[in-house]
Amino acid sequence: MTEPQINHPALWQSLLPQPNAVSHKYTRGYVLIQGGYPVTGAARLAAMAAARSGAGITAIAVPAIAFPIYASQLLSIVVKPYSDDSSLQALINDNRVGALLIGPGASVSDSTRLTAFSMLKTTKPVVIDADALTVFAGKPERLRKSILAPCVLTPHDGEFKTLFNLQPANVLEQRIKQAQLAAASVGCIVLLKGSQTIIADPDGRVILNQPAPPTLATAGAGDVLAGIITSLLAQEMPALEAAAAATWIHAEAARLCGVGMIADDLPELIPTILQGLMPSE
Ligand SMILES: NC(=O)C1=CN([C@@H]2O[C@H](COP(=O)(O)OP(=O)(O)OC[C@H]3O[C@@H](n4cnc5c(N)ncnc54)[C@H](O)[C@@H]3O)[C@@H](O)[C@H]2O)[C@@H](O)CC1
Ligand SMILES: Nc1ncnc2c1ncn2[C@@H]1O[C@H](COP(=O)(O)OP(=O)(O)O)[C@@H](O)[C@H]1O
Repeated sequence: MTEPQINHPALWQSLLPQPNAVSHKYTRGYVLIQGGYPVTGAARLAAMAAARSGAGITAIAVPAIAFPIYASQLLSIVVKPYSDDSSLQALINDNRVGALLIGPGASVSDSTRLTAFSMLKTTKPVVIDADALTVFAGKPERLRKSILAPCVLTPHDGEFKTLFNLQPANVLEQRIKQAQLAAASVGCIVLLKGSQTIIADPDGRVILNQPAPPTLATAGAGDVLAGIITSLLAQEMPALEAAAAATWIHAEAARLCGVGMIADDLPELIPTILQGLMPSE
């Protein structure tokens, strides 16, 4: 097993996307998020984080019944209602979409599993979070067979245990090994969340984030992280570097906010963190 690298901008800063004079919204990366119902806040947090992380277009595909809820609170985010499976498929298969996210508020259901499969089938980068991990409980091999392109799984301890049938250890060295084994077994990046988030690549490389502010232990913080990763993937960052950069940016935004932070605060702080990571003029 490879020794972990400590997460630091030196690992990925040169790969951060930057717009230029010929950029337009479609060239800056198109993120598509599947938005759930009745749990609608999670996908909206992810979408705001994706947009603030630089994607040119962030869209949420939502069941038609949930359209007014999403659309009434989002302006820059494009809300796309779907009425049946085929209209959802059309949104997922839009060839302008650069990266996809499923899981936040998606519900633990057959339809979430099928939508995850449809997203993976596109061979575009996919982030699988929350309920879209839980729907593969104890059967990560079902995911492995369908992963054809860069993919990032973002479990917290509860989701890791459910998906891999393995309780994450408290001892850091053991946790790192577990994340590496999980990544190798499923064939994609496993980002095991916690105070020290571990980002394991199936090729054995592993990046360890130094302890993040404990104020991140708040509902929705993981949704924001998933949105940042998806945005960087849509902007064509390689998956390991996108996951590491997103984890760094997320923790720095929390540090900047300080006490009393709620997940809603995080997307608004991403631009300040990104600005500090851009090359000086
Ligand atoms: N604003 C919103 O609408 C939010 C919606 N959310 C959605 O709510 C649904 C349920 O999400 P949950 O994360 O509560 O998942 P679950 O309720 O599926 O699982 C959480 C279970 O895992 C256990 N667990 C073990 N270690 C844990 C850890 N480190 N962090 C969290 N739980 C741990 C908990 O005890 C709990 O039993 C998902 O769809 C999620 O996306 C959440 O993301 C929070 C914010
Ligand atoms: N005690 C902690 N210290 C630092 N970071 C934490 C702590 N607890 C959770 N986090 C971070 O906060 C986020 C929580 O994500 P998650 O559990 O998925 O929340 P949610 O499902 O509510 O969005 C993750 O990025 C995780 O690494």
